[in-house]
Amino acid sequence: MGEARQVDVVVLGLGVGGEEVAGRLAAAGLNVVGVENNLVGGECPYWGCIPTKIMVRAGSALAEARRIPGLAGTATVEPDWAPVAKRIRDEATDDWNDKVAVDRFTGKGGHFVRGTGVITGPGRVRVGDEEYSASRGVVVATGTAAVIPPIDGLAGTPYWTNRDAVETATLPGSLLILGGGAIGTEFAQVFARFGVQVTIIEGSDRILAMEEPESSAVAAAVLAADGVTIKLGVHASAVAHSPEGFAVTLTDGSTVTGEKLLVATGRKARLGEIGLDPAERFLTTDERMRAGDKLWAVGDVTGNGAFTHMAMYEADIAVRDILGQGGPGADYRARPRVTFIDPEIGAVGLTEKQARDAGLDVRVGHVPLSATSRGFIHGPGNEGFIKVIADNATGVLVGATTAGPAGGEMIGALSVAVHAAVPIETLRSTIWAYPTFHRGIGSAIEALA
Ligand SMILES: Cc1cc2nc3c(=O)[nH]c(=O)nc-3n(C[C@H](O)[C@H](O)[C@H](O)COP(=O)(O)OP(=O)(O)OC[C@H]3O[C@@H](n4cnc5c(N)ncnc54)[C@H](O)[C@@H]3O)c2cc1C
Ligand SMILES: NC(=O)c1ccc[n+]([C@@H]2O[C@H](COP(=O)([O-])OP(=O)(O)OC[C@H]3O[C@@H](n4cnc5c(N)ncnc54)[C@H](O)[C@@H]3O)[C@@H](O)[C@H]2O)c1
Repeated sequence: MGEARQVDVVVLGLGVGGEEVAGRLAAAGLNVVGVENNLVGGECPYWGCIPTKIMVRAGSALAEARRIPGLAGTATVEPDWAPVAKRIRDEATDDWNDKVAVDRFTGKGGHFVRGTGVITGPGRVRVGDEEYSASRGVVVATGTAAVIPPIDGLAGTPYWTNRDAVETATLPGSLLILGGGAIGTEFAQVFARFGVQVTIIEGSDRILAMEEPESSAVAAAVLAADGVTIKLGVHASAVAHSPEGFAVTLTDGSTVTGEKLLVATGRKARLGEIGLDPAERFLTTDERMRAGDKLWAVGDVTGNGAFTHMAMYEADIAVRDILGQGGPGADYRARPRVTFIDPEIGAVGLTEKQARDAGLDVRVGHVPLSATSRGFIHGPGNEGFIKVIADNATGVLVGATTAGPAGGEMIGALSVAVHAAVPIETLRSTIWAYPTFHRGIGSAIEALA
């Protein structure tokens, strides 16, 4: 190994967050090395948000067509996975090729290195035989990988993670899904709508356990209506694989079988693999995304919310800090999230329980979507609700959930309300257009009790 190459910044991992940081710093004239061992762009465009939402779009089209009887006549629906797989392969991922993204980065003046980077000291990164010394520092943006639980017999079987589920060109007849979080529920509904027999195995007592209990109830009802079997409060104790597929023994003694098994039990940062403390679950950051001496971290690796918008948000803060531009630091009060099942479940800020656990003097407003004019007009597929959580002491909302056909869009207004601490009296006097789904926000505010 020769002399370390002197650069301004090394960005480790060029997924959503890293690509943004590296590209902006390079465009600003810094000497930036971007290191990526897989595809520039990361999980979101190749195996996450974009391909899975292409799947969701297709599943929703089938569901809408199946709602025609009673609304608009008759329809014969014959699902075909081929156009979905083709859109993902040809239009979304370029057959999992990142040439466009690499060119985008080098076009901004960045220096691209394909390889696995390891941090060897403050401001120092090794990639293979090459060592880089970054005068300003290193930005860690290495994301997360799927957690594979230590279940007897699971290792070594051809189980799926989200990557296999996204890449599949054909559908199995049946699918077991371990984990009923965002990944498990989104895939479950899509595959079920294409005729796959889906069983979710969820260890806690409800699916979407991080969200409001009302969200879990809506999700469970619509998934059941789509034909998904949900096993709650049970874990897998053993997995066996044969040419026929998977047999999973559950902690209640029963066995479930499926042609494929998708593991969707959460994500973990890979800190040990990049030379950091393997005992830490995530890389802790301050409000400037600083994680240590000459060290910044952005995106999933920080554990501040594994969402693309959070990676972009944190990337912006790190870039401004590195360039000395100032501006607001990280503020996680109004963190939004959307689970893209049908109905979409949008949420921002605290759940009711989180607000109460935080010791806040809480008031809650709730309105079922079917009780709103637009919900009534919509008819089939109008499952959902709007729930707002107010803090009496400050007179502002600290959290909200919007579940419904446009749940992911409705949450936008409430994200502004929580982020900007809009007084509840101002929300109460807001004119909400009729008959929109979001007009239900006004009703939920009125219902605050
Ligand atoms: C199935 C699924 C669906 C999702 N849907 C949504 C959604 O709808 N909306 C949403 O907001 N979020 C969604 N997400 C989450 C979103 O994909 C992530 O939050 C986002 O990709 C995080 O960006 P990141 O840059 O932190 O990490 P990543 O995108 O994971 O990028 C990290 C990069 O670092 C590289 N890397 C890791 N270690 C090294 C190393 N040592 N050296 C070099 N390179 C390395 C990796 O190869 C990777 O390219 C979804 C995730 C999954 C799995
Ligand atoms: N729409 C979106 O924005 C979107 C979509 C997918 C993923 N994501 C991101 O990816 C993250 C990871 O998603 P995820 O669904 O893998 O994780 P998750 O943490 O959301 O859900 C994992 C679920 O698996 C359960 N579980 C854990 N171990 C288990 C076991 N051994 N047996 C049975 N159940 C078990 C947990 O109780 C939990 O409900 C999400 O938290 C989210 O940040 C976002």
